Amino acid sequence: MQRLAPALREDNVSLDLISLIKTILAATKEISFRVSQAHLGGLLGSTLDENIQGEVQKKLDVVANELIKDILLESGFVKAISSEEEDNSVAGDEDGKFLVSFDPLDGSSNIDINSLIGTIFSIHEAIPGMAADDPEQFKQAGHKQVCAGYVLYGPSTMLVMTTGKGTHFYVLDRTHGGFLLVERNVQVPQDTKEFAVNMSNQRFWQAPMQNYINDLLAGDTGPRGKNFNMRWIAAMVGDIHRVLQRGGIFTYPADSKNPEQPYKLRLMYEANPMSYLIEQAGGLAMTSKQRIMDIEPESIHQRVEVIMGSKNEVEACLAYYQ
Ligand SMILES: O=P(O)(O)OC[C@H]1O[C@](O)(COP(=O)(O)O)[C@@H](O)[C@@H]1O
Ligand SMILES: [Mg+2]
Ligand SMILES: [Mg+2]
Repeated sequence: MQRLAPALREDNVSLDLISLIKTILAATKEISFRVSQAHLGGLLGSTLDENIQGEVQKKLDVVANELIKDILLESGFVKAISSEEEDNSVAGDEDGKFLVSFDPLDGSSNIDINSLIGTIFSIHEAIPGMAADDPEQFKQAGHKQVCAGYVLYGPSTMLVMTTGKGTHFYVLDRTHGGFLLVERNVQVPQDTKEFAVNMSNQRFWQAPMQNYINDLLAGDTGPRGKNFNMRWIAAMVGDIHRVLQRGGIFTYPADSKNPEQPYKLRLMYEANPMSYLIEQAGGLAMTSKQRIMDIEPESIHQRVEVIMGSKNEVEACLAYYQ
C-alpha cells in the first residue's frame, strides 16, 4: 500500500501543500490517541465555556482545537486559521501560503458515548496583499479550495481527502505511524435506497422537504416505488463517510425551530469541505437553491442548508423545491 506523500506527488500536489497536509495530520494522530484514551485521561464531559455559536464546548473540542491551532500557527505554512471553536480568525505567518478552516471535532454529542467523531479541514490559498489578521481573506467560495478532508476516529482512524484529483481513502497504520492509501478515486453510487436526516425535526421543515421524506417513507407503495432505509450517526463525518462508501442522501434542511437560525451546519468547515469530497467522488452537494461550493461566504461561522450525496437522489429531492 502506498504511503501518503508519494500518493500526493502522483496527483501533482505541490511540496508546500504536502507539508501543510502532513502538519494537519500530525495533529490528528495526536487527537486520535487522546480520543482513544479520553475516558482514562479525564477528557470526557463538558467545559464551563460556550463557543461563539452558543454551544457548550466539550473538553475534547477544546483539546483538539488547541492541538491543530498550535501546530498550524507554528508551521510557517499558514497565513491564518479559522475554527468552529475560535470566535474570530487567528493570524499566522504573513508569508504563509495557505488559509485553513477546521472543525476540530465534529459530532461532539458522540464524544461521551464512545461513538463516531472526526476532524474536518478545508484549505484555501492565501490572497497576496491581504494581511494575516484580515478576516476578509476567508471570504472565498468552496470551489476555490485546494484541499479538503476529514479524519474519522472510528474503529480505524481514516483520512478521506481530495486535492482536486478524486477523493481517496487512507487508513492510519499504527505500526509505522503514517497514513496508507487504501482506495483511490472513490465513487458515490448515483442511485440509493438510503437517507440520513434528523427525523425529530420533521415538523419544522419546509413543505418540499416534508413531501420528499414522506414519499421516501411511503416505500414501494408510494410514488418512488421502492423501500428506503434510514441512518443517522449524529456526526456529519460518520454520515458522509457512509455515503462515500455505499451511497445515500444526507441532508440537514432548513427548519423553523429557531427562526433566527434556520440552518445547522457551518459552510466553511463542514459543508464546503464535505461538498468538495462528495463532488470529487461523483456526487452532488447542494442547498435547495444552489451548489454549496458556489456560495460566496459572508462570515466564517455562516450556516447553510445541506443536501448532498448520490447524484440522482439529490436531484430527485431538489425537484420537490421547483
Ligand atoms: O443534533 P443533531 O440534529 O443530530 O445534529 C447532528 C449534526 O450536528 C453536528 O454534530 C455538528 O457538528 P459539531 O459537533 O462539530 O458541532 C454534525 O456533525 C451532525 O450532522
Ligand atoms: Mg461539526
Ligand atoms: Mg465541532
